[in-house]
Parts: sequence; C-alpha cells; structure tokens
Amino acid sequence: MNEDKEHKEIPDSTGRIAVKVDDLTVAYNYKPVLWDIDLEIPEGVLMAIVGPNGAGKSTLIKSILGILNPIAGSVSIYGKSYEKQRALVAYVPQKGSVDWDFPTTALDVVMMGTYGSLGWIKRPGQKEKKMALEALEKVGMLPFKNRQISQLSGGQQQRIFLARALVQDASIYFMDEPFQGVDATTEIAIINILKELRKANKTVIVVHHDLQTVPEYFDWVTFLNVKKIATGPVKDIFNDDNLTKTYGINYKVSIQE
Ligand SMILES: Nc1ncnc2c1ncn2[C@@H]1O[C@H](COP(=O)(O)OP(=O)(O)OP(=O)(O)O)[C@@H](O)[C@H]1O
Repeated sequence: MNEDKEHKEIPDSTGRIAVKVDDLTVAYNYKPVLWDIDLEIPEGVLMAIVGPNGAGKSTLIKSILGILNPIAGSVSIYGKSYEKQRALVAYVPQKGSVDWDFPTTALDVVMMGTYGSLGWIKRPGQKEKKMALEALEKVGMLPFKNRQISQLSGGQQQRIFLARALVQDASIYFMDEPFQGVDATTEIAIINILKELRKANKTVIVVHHDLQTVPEYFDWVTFLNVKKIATGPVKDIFNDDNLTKTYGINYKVSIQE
C-alpha cells in the first residue's frame, strides 16, 4: 500500500473520527463476549478502555485490528477498512501474549517496527537503524540494544515493544495494558511518551486497569463490560454512576482533582 497516498486521503477538517465501530458483536465458541458495540474515537485523544476482567477489552482491540472476525458489525479507520489503513496503525500487544524466548535482540525487535513502511522487497538499512536507536533512547533502553529480549525484565520488555510501536510512526496506537507489571519510573516514562504522541495529534487507545490514574493520564474513556456502557471525555463521564454500571453495585473511586 502507498502510505503517503493513504495519509493524503484523510480529510483536513477538524473533528475527524479516527476509529469507528458499528454494531460490533464478537463471540468465542458461539458465546458473545462483545455485544452490539457502537464507538467513535475522535482523532487526537488519549483514551483508556476500562472494564472488569473478561469485559472484552482485548477482544475489542483485536477485532478493530482484524485479528478476530466479528459475527456482526464493522470497523473503519479514517473511514476505510483496517486492511487498507494498516500502515496508520501501531499495536502494543498484551505482555503475556508475546513469545519472549524468540532469539532476537532488543534492537532487532524495534527494527521490526519499520518493516511495514519498507514494503516486501527492501530490507531495513541505516535510516531504519537510526530510527530504532532513537526510539530505544526515548524509552531509556539504548544500553540494552544488543541484549536478547528473553534476558530483559518484564518492564524492560514492555519498553522495547513501546519503542517498536514508536518507529512505526503511526497515526493510531493501540496498547493492551502497557503499564502491566512495570515500576513507577517506567510507568511515568511510558505516560510521558503517550502524552507526547497526543501532542503530535496521534490517537492513543490504551487498555487500562488502574482506575485511580484515569483522570490524570487520559482525556477520553470508554467503559466496557460486554456492552459499551459509556464513552466520552473523562471530565464528563468518569463518575461513580458509570463505574457502578461497569463494575457492579456501589463501585466507588475517589477521583483526585
Ligand atoms: N481465545 C479465546 N477462546 C475463548 N474465549 C476467549 C478467548 N479469549 C478470550 N475469551 C473470553 O472472552 C471474554 C473477553 O476476554 P478479553 O480477553 O477480551 O477480556 P479483557 O477485558 O481484555 O480481560 P482482562 O482484563 O482480564 O485482560 C472472556 O470471557 C474470555 O474468557
């Protein structure tokens, strides 16, 4: 696909919808785990997807990315199918879903992020290596560039996957629990990078479990529990009512101003 062409086809008006999900229903073994989801994600938001274990958060991301086939409904990225727009999208999968024993170095993993823009024939060269090294520096992992990924800690592996997403230079970033198992320093490093992406008008969609940090980290939120409970600006909809609808009776979170 010609990435530049696709970029130019994005209209220049403001208020663009980056991701649109229509009537999406997804089932495993005939059991629906997402039910009739409608969702519009505006361009440039930093959005948390929250909901209890098994709510369908990962399933929603995988369905948007075409990894899972819905039994009904459709998804579009800037008005077109994911297949046509895949160069605009970067994905940081859930940590547990990655084979960390694969024999490869941190630098190689990050370089893989450049493959999409290279096409089938070209191999990554000096330019791609430079991009990968810069991304490693950004996530504080440059000293580990030649380390096998299996010999990195969980938080370090997470940073490597973030660096891989950064070199993709995408418009939309999907991240499935990027803060899982990372220390406070790494969490701050990651959130600063996410905020930088938002400043650059990228759209960032993050599955997130720590409700306390939602108002501090995110400006948009989607509450999910098989059905979509609510979606919108954090300041308008992150309240006890939606938390209770999503997590069960009398769910309270003290929101720090
Ligand atoms: N491959 C699979 N086969 C069958 N059922 C599955 C499969 N993957 C997920 N499920 C089920 O689908 C539902 C949604 O799972 P999903 O992983 O999307 O939830 P989640 O909200 O991301 O959960 P968590 O917060 O625990 O990561 C769960 O009930 C889960 O058991």
